[in-house]
Amino acid sequence: MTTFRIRGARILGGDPTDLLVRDGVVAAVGADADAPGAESVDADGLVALPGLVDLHTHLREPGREDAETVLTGSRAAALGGYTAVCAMANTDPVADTAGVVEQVWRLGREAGLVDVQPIGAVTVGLGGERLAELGAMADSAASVRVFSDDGHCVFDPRLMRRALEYVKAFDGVIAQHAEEPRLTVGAQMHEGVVSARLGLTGWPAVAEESIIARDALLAGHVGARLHICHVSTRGSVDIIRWAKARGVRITAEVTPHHLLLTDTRAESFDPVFKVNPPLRTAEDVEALREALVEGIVDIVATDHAPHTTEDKECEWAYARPGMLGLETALSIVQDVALDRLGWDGIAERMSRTPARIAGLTDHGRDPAPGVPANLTLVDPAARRQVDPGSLASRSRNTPYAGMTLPGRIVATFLRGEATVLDGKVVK
Ligand SMILES: NC(=O)N[C@@H](CC(=O)O)C(=O)O
Ligand SMILES: [Zn+2]
Ligand SMILES: [Zn+2]
Repeated sequence: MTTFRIRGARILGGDPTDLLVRDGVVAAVGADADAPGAESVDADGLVALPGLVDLHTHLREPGREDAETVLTGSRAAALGGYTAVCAMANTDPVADTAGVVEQVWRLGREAGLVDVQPIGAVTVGLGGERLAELGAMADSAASVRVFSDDGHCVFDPRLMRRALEYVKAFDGVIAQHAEEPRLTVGAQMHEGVVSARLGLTGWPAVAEESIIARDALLAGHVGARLHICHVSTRGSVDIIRWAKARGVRITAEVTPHHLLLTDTRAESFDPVFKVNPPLRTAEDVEALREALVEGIVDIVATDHAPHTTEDKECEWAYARPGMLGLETALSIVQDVALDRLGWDGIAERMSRTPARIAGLTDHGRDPAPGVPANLTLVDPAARRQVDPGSLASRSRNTPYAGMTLPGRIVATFLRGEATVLDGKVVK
């Protein structure tokens, strides 16, 4: 294993210091960070963060390897500064058995670029009718702790209650895609003045908010942990604030795209902007930024949703919802929230708290002697133009094409091994 001496990095934006990375851990920080034969990494001007953790990634393997594989998604993640990603269950076959989650987990180990932690489905085949083998997935080699039917809402309240009761026994968490399906039949975009003008069927905010309210009450009743995926409306923030004040064990995520983009993007009819939940209004975006700063929304998760050109470059109504996120997430968060969060606040929301929610004890730990060397080095002064053709993801559906974004990941380390150096994947 290579020993690295990282020179002059600003840990969480603090004063420049050296770090010695040896045998999988941060062996020393500061004056003792020297060892004969160590490979030197120039980190002048770079900020060192604990490796980022994504609680919501679609890797598409098994089943849609033409859109993404565990390997290509792992490359995108490492380049985005991530050392762990939670792989959503809406694959084909669905990750609803110990066999499938172990397969995804093993593929992640083989790729070796990030820890791929499978999320298990809540219901068989995401069908919303019968609970999947939650216990078997929890006991499997993948040790699943997060369960989600993401892409679909667990809309039957009785089933949702059973799922919450079941995972409470092993401190698991249900991650809900909050969408009341009866309120979003045929929906194409956010329901509001823009959808009315464009003549597209709307996805009303209340479809999200009503499920969050119901599930917050259920989670409070059961005493189990509930996580809300991709929160997108001001009203959702109000409900989560209320639930937290009542002591409900609820956490929530916001995506980078919901922190930056609004429903006016649909005016282009470019399906790259079609996503679930849909892009909302400028008022919602501001409420989400404030909620992230305040801590009502706990984390940023990418909802990285790769789709092939056939599924994306077609008429709006036929295009699949979803957009890429792993390679641009930190840049968007730096752009919209660094001034209010600082690097420590960003580390909290993109590394420590998601690691805690997912139960990933090796991740989300600040670089310090003895800590597993899962870390990333970012150049906050760099600026780069997003070129879909040069992304590591197998898909091209980034909503940021042509935009100039701040910040660049220079290096990422997974358990002391470099996965990214000089902004390039090492293997
Ligand atoms: N976000 C999306 O628009 N799509 C996701 C599913 C989901 O996250 O709901 C996908 O799997 O493509
Ligand atoms: Zn979803
Ligand atoms: Zn998703």
